[in-house]
Amino acid sequence: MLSSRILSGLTRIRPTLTSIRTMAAADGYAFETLAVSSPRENVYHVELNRPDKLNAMNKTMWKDIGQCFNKLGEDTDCRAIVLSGSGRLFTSGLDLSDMSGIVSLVMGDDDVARKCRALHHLIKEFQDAFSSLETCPKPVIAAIHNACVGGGVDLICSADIRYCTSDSWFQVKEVELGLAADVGTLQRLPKIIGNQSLVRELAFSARKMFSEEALRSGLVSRTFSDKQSVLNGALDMATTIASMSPVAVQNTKTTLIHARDHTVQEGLDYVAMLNMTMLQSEDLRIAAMAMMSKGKKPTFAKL
Ligand SMILES: CCC/C=C/C=C/C(=O)SCCNC(=O)CCNC(=O)[C@H](O)C(C)(C)COP(=O)(O)OP(=O)(O)OC[C@H]1O[C@@H](n2cnc3c(N)ncnc32)[C@H](O)[C@@H]1OP(=O)(O)O
Repeated sequence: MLSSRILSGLTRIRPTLTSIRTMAAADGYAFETLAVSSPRENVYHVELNRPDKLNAMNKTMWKDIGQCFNKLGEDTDCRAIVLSGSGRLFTSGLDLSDMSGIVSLVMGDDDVARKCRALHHLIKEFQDAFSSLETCPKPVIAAIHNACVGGGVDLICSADIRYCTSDSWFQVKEVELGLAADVGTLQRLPKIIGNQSLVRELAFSARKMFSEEALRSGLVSRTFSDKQSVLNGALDMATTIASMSPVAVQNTKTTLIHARDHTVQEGLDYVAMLNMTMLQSEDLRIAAMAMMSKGKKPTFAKL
């Protein structure tokens, strides 16, 4: 409860007026392999959009994902993002028909050091593309339906929240292709589900994990009956998030990611440094005023 002295101080500060623009179409988001729209205020929807190829991830899609999430991170109209797949399943993973670049690098007759340099560059590029969901300060909700294979698991592990349909299944399929997964699953999945035994079982055997187990293990936090319901559920959550202070939400995301990768004390030090600045934000006053005036929807400036 805020004391009356603090409250009267807050009320003396002039409220900021914010103009809110509802996006009908997401300008500047034209991608060959992604469909981007803004179905709700401050909420963007990114759809993997190669339904004829079961949303298999070709080189263009990797590049598009990186560019799209970097742009969303900078877009002050965007406060929360829903990621889904068009067509009959979320994604079938790496496009197996688009591996000529990798194959020619491996099979080419370049010197081994030069091949390694080129492969390292390529893998880092792919890693950065998926890490863009994590470096984007806006929360990303993955709405998964049916299959989420290989690179799909890497991708959703970079999201903040995962929902799926009851017919969903997940497969860390890389070992079956003679690969160690290298774009995030082996680093992030153990931290998401917190069960090394289960992660190793999935990653060594490439067995499918179905929605019920995904829910039980904590890979997803909610399941829905069908694709439309999971999309609606994700959009509703994104709308709720988008109604909060963007300062609070975005700093919460970066603080949680920092906390995942550091000790508790380092995390506390980090958030103390962050909040000595962020507590001075106008958003704190606006949120507190709205809460005190029961039912009044707060309006926050763009961030
Ligand atoms: C540095 C690199 C880092 C990245 C690493 C990533 C690694 C990975 O992602 S490993 C996993 C790769 N993916 C797969 O192995 C999945 C292969 N596909 C399937 O298992 C099945 O297609 C699937 C279970 C997803 C769906 O089965 P369904 O019976 O419903 O459909 P299909 O008849 O099999 O497929 C329909 C057409 O789509 C083509 N297709 C499916 N997946 C891929 C793919 N990953 N890449 C390219 N094309 C794919 C399939 O060939 C069919 O085509 P067509 O015969 O022309 O109709």
